[in-house]
This record gives sequence, C-alpha cells and structure tokens, in this order.
Amino acid sequence: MSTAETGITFPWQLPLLLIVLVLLVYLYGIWTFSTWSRLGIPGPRPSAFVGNLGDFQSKGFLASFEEWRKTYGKTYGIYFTRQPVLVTTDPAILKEVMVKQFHNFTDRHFITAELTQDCFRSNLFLSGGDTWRRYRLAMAPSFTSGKLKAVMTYITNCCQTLTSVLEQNAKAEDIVDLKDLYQRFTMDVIAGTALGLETKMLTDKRPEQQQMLSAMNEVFASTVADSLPVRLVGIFPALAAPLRWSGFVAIPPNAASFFKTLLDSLIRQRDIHPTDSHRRVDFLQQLLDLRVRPGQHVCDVTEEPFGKKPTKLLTQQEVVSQCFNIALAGFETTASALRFLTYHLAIHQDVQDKVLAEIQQVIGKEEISYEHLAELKYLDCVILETLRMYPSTPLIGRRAAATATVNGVTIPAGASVFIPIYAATHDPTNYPEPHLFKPERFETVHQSILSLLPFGLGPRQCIGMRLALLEIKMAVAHVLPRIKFAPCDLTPANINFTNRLLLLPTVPICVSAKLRT
Ligand code: HEM
Repeated sequence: MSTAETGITFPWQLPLLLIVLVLLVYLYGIWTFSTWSRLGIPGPRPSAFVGNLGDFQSKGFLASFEEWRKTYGKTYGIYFTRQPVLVTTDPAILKEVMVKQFHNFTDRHFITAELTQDCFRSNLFLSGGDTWRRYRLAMAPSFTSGKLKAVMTYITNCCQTLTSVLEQNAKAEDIVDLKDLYQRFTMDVIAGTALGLETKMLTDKRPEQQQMLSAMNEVFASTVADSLPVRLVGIFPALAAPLRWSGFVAIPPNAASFFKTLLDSLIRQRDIHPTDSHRRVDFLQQLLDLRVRPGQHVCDVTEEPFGKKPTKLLTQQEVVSQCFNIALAGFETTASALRFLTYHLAIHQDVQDKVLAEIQQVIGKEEISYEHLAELKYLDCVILETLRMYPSTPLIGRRAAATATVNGVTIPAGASVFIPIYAATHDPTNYPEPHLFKPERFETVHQSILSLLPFGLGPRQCIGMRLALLEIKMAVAHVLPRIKFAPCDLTPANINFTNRLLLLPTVPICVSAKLRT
C-alpha cells in the first residue's frame, strides 16, 4: 500500500532533517576536540563522543597513563568523553594547580556526584566552591594534633585487639588474609573515632555485627562510576537528573539505607541524651555542635568589611553526609595501605628487621605515645614508599573555573586537570627503579613535593592524612614486636590491579604470621 493510498504523506524534508540532526549530534560529539591541538599540547587522538575512554577500556587506566607518559612526556591533553583534560605529572604544574592557583582549581572533576543520593551528596569530597570552603572550615578542627591525641586511647585498644587476633592466627598457623584483617581493623578505628561506635569487627563475627562491613564493601564494589550510563552523563550532562530519578544512583540503595538509618538513629540518641554529648570527643559530636539552630540560617559566606568570609554552620543532612563520607574515605584507603605495607614486610625480611629494631630502640617496653611515633623515622620511609607504590586513589581531578596559564601551559575555563598519582610516583625521572620497594629513597627525597602526593596536595589535601598515618604507625608499632610476617604459598609474587579508578589487587594478598619468641 502506498502512502498516497493510505492518505499519509511522507514529507521529503524528513530525511534531510534527519541528516542535519545526525550531523549536529556528531558535531556536538567532536566539538571540543581541537582544544589541545590549538594550544599546541600533544596527546592521543580522541574518538567521537567517547574521547580517549576507549584506551582506558582496552588497555586499563594505569597502563594508558604509563604509555602516554612515555609517548608525550609529563604533560599532554586527552578527552574524557567530550571534556578536555590536561594530564600532568610535572611537579611545577602540580604545585601551581593544587597550591598556588588553588582558588581557580578548587573543584573536582566529577560525574558521579550528580548521581549520588541527596542525603549523601552534601559532603567535603563531592562539593565545590564556597560550599567546600564552609565544609572544610567546619571539619578541619576535628583533625588537629590535639584531637588526634584525644582519640589515641581508642586506637590503642584497636591495635591491641589486632595484635591478639594475629597472635591467635599465629598459634593456629592460619593463613592471614590481609584485606579482611585490615578492613576490620580500620572499620573499628573509624567507627569509634568518627561515630563513637564500638563495632568490634575484629572479634565479633556474628552476621548481625557484620552489616556495616558488608554495606561498606557493597559501596566499594559498585561499578557505577565505570558504567555506560555514567559515560553517557559525561557526554550529555542533562541526562544525570533523569537517570537519578529512575533509580540509577551512585551509592547502592541497600547500603545507602543502612547508613542513613544508622546515622539518623545515632543523632536521635544524642539529641535525646544531650548531657552525654559533652564527654564525647568523636567527629560526629564535633559536627553536631556546629548544627544550625532554630532562627539561624546556613550560608556559605558572609560579607565582612574586608571581603567575604566563609561560615561553618551545617544542616543535619550535611552532618549525616559528612559522617558517611569520613567513614567511607577513612576505611578502605587505610586498610589498603596497611595491606601493601605488611605484604612488603613479609617479602622483605631485611626491611621488617630494620623497622622492628627502630621500634625496640625508640619505644622499648614503654607505652606507645604520640611523641614515640614521631621518632620512628625509618617507619615513615616505609609508609611513604608503600603509598608511593600503591596510592589507593590513583587519580585526582580538578576543574579550571577560569582560563589560567600554569608554567607556560594554558588551561581553558571549564577544562579539567588530571593528576595520575600512580603514573607520577612510577615515573623513573621522579623515582629511579619505580617498581622496586626501596624505603631508603625517602631518607633523601622526603621533602619532595611528590612525597605526599598519594594524599593529594594543597588546601584540598586529604583531611584525614594525619589520622591515617597515625593509625598505620600505631598498628605497626603494636604488632611487629609480637608478630613476624612471612610469605606463604598464597603470597603473590607480583600484584596486578583491576581496571577501576581505585587501586584494587586482582588476587587476595595473604601472608603467614609467626609468634616472636
Ligand atoms: C592511607 C590513607 C588515605 C589515603 C591514601 C587518602 C587519599 C586521599 C586523596 C588522594 C584525596 C584527594 C586529595 C585531593 O583532591 O587533593 C583524599 C581526600 C579526602 N580524604 Fe583521604 N586518604 C586516606 C585516608 C583518609 C582518612 C583516614 C580519612 C578520614 C578520616 C580521609 C578523608 C578524606 C576526605 C574527607 C577527603 C576530601 C578532602 C577535600 O575534598 O577537602 N582520608 N584522600
């Protein structure tokens, strides 16, 4: 039947319209791709819409950055979908972007923030601009050395439990799965110091006790950040809201509801018994003390005679979101550092002996104090070398608010800067023989701008850095005089990583623990 017979006319303009539409969409998909060539910055050729994501997909994140560094040097341009991204491991540019011109590079490069549920979106990690300043000002006092000293007793208890669990493993000649062991330890530490919760993950393995660990692992196992819809949001940002409404969210719903219920109930208990709150030193209480009161108004900045000043009041939802953020950020990162550090102590007995000798010389039979820990200089080098080889967050992204010139390189407004931490700390011109574990290298390069790069740099550097370093040092100083780590049949000779934006080993890392006589 012809269109004339059915009475439906098929306008000749339709195919033309379709062609124009496809052409426009295609142009949209490649529109930004001349950014770096116009500025004379080298880089790999992008594909329409996806930019250089194809390389990440086929070769992996770590291998792509390594290959591009070898081809284009320390600074080059790529496209993360349509977004122009300057990738750099040049210490001079890093210093400009993350420290000197930080005011222009305050915000992170993020897509998943748009897909994060409302109750967990308003936090330090995901926020930008003046809101980030307000959060940072509110949270910084919780991480001073005075506050850290106040939580040392609690961390000491967790370290003693860790030691006795390892002693039991040693007596039973059990193989120790370092991921499980240190996740339980760091969960106990962060739940206690941040939320005032005694989770007893190390000792109480009843299923009802394990919910928090399972919920946390569910969040880390989520592949939303690497999924196709997130890539699509990168190409068409307007898709974020409909996706979120249709239930495509960054935090797995079960885990989100577990944490929301937990945090709301902790806050309710404290509101019911405000007198107990005076004795609390935990992070939740410090943020609750900044909660907006009736008649007060939360705003990011106030106008002062000499310019704008950030405020530090928080809404209840912001308190919940910050606590979730801290629990998440303080858990797997520190567990991962302890896991890799112990692995290297087991396979490098000479390093283990040297760390033990230092602990015995500095601390001996005394109770471990904050001052003792500051004297463990070789242990500092071992920790830095571990974090250099295994930065748990292998990539940091920042977005340029306005066009800026850094060290002679122009970064257009709206473009991002990626700092591939793993590539920077594995660049042989920064660290010779980067794939070898050599703590001694930090005895001489300790002051290098790159030495703490695994925690980021500048005003937005990891807020929990000192807590993490304290926790790692305390764990090693407690455990090592009692336990000797050694390789076992299940200790991998080399460690490979999954293709995620977190440094996750592909195989379990196990060692054996032996009692020292
Ligand atoms: C070995 C352990 C840790 C590592 C390697 C690590 C690494 C990082 C990195 C690379 C960043 C991004 C910094 C930047 O953008 O310049 C970061 C930010 C952050 N970290 Fe950590 N972290 C660790 C432990 C912790 C702990 C224990 C906590 C909490 C108690 C924590 C809380 C945070 C928060 C809240 C941010 C966001 C800071 C902001 O945007 O202002 N981290 N961390």
